[in-house]
Amino acid sequence: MQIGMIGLGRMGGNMAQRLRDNGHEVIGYDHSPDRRDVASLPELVERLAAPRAVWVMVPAGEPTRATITELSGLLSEGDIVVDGGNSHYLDDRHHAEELGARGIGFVDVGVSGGVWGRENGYALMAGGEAEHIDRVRPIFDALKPTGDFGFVHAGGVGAGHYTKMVHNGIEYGMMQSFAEGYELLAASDIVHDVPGTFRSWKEGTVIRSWLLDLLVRALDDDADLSAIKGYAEDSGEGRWTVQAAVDHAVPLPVITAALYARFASRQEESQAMKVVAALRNQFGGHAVAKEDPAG
Ligand SMILES: O=C(O)[C@H](O)[C@@H](O)[C@H](O)[C@H](O)COP(=O)(O)O
Repeated sequence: MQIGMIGLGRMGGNMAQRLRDNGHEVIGYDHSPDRRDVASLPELVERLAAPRAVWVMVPAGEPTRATITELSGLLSEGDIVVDGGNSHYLDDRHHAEELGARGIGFVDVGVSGGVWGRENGYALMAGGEAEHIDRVRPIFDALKPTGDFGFVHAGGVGAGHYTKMVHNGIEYGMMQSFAEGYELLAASDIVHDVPGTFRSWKEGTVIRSWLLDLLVRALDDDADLSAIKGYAEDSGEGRWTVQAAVDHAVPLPVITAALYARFASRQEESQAMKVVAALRNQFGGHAVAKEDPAG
């Protein structure tokens, strides 16, 4: 089928390519002139045959909101918009209403697979009305991995991004768990082959997984990760997972700790630990490590 793809970066560009490889016609728009087929959203809409399908793959938040608002003024009744970015699930309801008021359908889709998706397929988590999902089913079928898994119609509008948010919360917890195990193995002088230990775990163990495979790959490149700083950003979904857990009063100790570990990784100096050191000194006379006055 024919689809418009807005956003041809690392995710959108690879997805467009996978769709083309599977025989679909993709007309792409991106801010960057060297990636795009059309120079503007009006031109994209003009090039698509009605009823149109447009996949939005731009950063979550304002860029997605602005794109969908512009599309709502350009598209017509019977067209459909898919938001495949990492949007907050509460934005989806607003987008469905904004587009629905003009008879335009909306589907939210969480997309997992990163830079490997083009080759391996993307896991897709969709939210919206069945009728809208069915309209873009051939696109989902081409993007997902071959076989029985990798696609779910999780529920109504917002369910796709809610599901992806929880997926990413789990991702945080699993990554942190491998990270802590790595540090503890490396801290001992009993284990002589830390990369080899992880490699051996790839088969047969309870913890074999794609994340483990990727860790082994990273350790193959750099056995003690000496070229990488212990600093980790976050894009939002981990925070939203923790916020949703508070809203639902669901205890999420592992995922919350994993998120906080990333915050801690960005601090050169911990104000909180200065307070702990100062208080130990105050009540117990315990020594404090002093800042170097020369800096
Ligand atoms: O399933 C995936 O493919 C990943 O979860 C991906 O969607 C994620 O957005 C970022 O690659 C990392 O997210 P953080 O910056 O929050 O770690």
